[in-house]
Amino acid sequence: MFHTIGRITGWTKEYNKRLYLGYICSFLSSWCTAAPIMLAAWLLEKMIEDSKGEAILGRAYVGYSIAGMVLAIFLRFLFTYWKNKLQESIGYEVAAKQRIQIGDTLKRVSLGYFSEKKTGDILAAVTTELSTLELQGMKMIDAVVNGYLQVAAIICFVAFVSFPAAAVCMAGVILSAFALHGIGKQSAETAPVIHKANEDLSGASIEYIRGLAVVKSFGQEGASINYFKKAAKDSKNICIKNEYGFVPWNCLHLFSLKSASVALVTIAAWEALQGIMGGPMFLMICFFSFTIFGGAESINDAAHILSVIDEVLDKLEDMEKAPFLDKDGKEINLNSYDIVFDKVSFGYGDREILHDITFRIPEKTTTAVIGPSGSGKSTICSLVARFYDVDAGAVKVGGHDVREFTCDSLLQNISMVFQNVYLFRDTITNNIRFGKEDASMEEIVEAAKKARCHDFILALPDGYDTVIGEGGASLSGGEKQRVSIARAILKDAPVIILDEATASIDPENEAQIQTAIGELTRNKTIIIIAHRLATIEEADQILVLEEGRITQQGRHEELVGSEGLYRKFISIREKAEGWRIV
Ligand SMILES: Nc1ncnc2c1ncn2[C@@H]1O[C@H](COP(=O)(O)OP(=O)(O)OP(=O)(O)O)[C@@H](O)[C@H]1O
Repeated sequence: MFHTIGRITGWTKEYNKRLYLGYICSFLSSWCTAAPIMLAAWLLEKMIEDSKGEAILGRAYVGYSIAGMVLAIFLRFLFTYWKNKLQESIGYEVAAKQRIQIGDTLKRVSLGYFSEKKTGDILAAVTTELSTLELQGMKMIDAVVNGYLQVAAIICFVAFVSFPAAAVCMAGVILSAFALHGIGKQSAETAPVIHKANEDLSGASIEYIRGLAVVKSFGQEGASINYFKKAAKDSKNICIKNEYGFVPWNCLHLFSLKSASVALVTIAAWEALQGIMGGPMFLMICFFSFTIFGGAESINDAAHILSVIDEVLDKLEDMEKAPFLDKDGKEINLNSYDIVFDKVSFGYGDREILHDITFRIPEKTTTAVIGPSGSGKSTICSLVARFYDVDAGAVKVGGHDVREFTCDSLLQNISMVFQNVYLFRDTITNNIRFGKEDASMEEIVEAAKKARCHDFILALPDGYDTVIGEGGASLSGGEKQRVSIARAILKDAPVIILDEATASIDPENEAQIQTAIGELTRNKTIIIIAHRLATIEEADQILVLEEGRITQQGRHEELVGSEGLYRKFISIREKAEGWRIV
């Protein structure tokens, strides 16, 4: 438990001054809670002595005592207010920072990381796990540290009056600490299981929601929801089983504290009967017996939750340690933008996809990559943008190995336009501005006009301020693609990677997209996964990819005359597009 508190304070390092000042306020607040009872007992004692004629109780004494009580009550609220003000927001501040840091980390890792770590795991880390830390972390530290400080403050008061009574309180606290140790140990064993169940539930939820359209179209609601229901059920069962395991430890914890309260009153009563302790002090101890362990009683929850947080911290630290692709990268300003693949081999995991590939794309030329599905076309594009690192050979842009750059410095030279466009749940303006953070409204409209999306944007309810659904759900496929082209036009990167649409887009939309692409690609170095005959025929160079190898390379006129996949491919495309070889 204290180990986890140490880890959390390690995370909140820059806020620890506030944390420790908060503890001091908490301790002082506990003293101020006990002081009025102590003063009342002292006053009562003096009044009894006065009534017996053993001492004279002056009015000033009464006045000072009552003033002291009022002051203590006032100070108690003041210290509690300061404590809350100092400590309450720390969890939120640390979690917010951490989320941003994880976001930065994810931007710099290889895309392979996301295959190993399910999206559900990452989502759980950024949402539920950081929320546990943000909402519970500080509260639990508060419960433990302030709970014990409160007990310590009152034990100090009790020790003034009776040492044996204070000793029995200490014994109760020590015995309860054994129970807390048991709770912590059990939590440490069960936390990973619960954690896994939560991750599975997050993963199942994401898959269920993402796959809803497919599920509905195949009428398979039953099968899909079963996986989600099973994950929800498993999570519930594990949590209930886990809670039952804590019952004996919780009981032992409460039993030791309640027994200590009873023992405290018993010892005080015995001392009062023996004449060692006066009646008022006995009354004071009776009052203390109700409140003394109040703060410590809730520590059992803290012991449990802190173990869960320990596991959360493991996960977050693990995520922070994700290897950066560009940890040795430099900011490089390029003078030329040719692309070279030099004996590149690459595979996802152990399965090699590209085998010893070599080609060069001269600056400001267009290279069309064609080949059967699964031959590795998209993989080539991913390697140019360094979404993954090659296993052998080198990919170079402007004469520099892509491994020499920081990710940001490399990607500022590259724009990518995919078939499956992702737009953010934000205004159209901000989605286009994503290409250039400081773009003015005029520049955005200019880019939208070039990308042939200005007219449809103006027809939307709020024009450029229309907020589009997550992933661009409220726009058609063609509209989404044109917005993504506007974004790329605005970025004005010298290297363009394009995945030409294969999906059946209506001729008008296709014509608009082609015009938009024409605007985007003027005077750029272009690598295009091509499907349209016109694109392929106009390309300066065509790479024919078969099973991860380049089997043909050249211009259309050179390739179409020789036997090979290219000829077959062209003839199929011609049939599909209703054209004939000339
Ligand atoms: N992230 C990934 N993890 C593992 N294997 C992958 C991954 N991405 C692609 N592959 C595999 O690598 C091979 C090449 O994929 P790639 O997407 O590059 O082919 P492609 O030629 O672009 O195909 P298509 O024309 O169908 O888009 C395929 O067999 C695919 O299953």
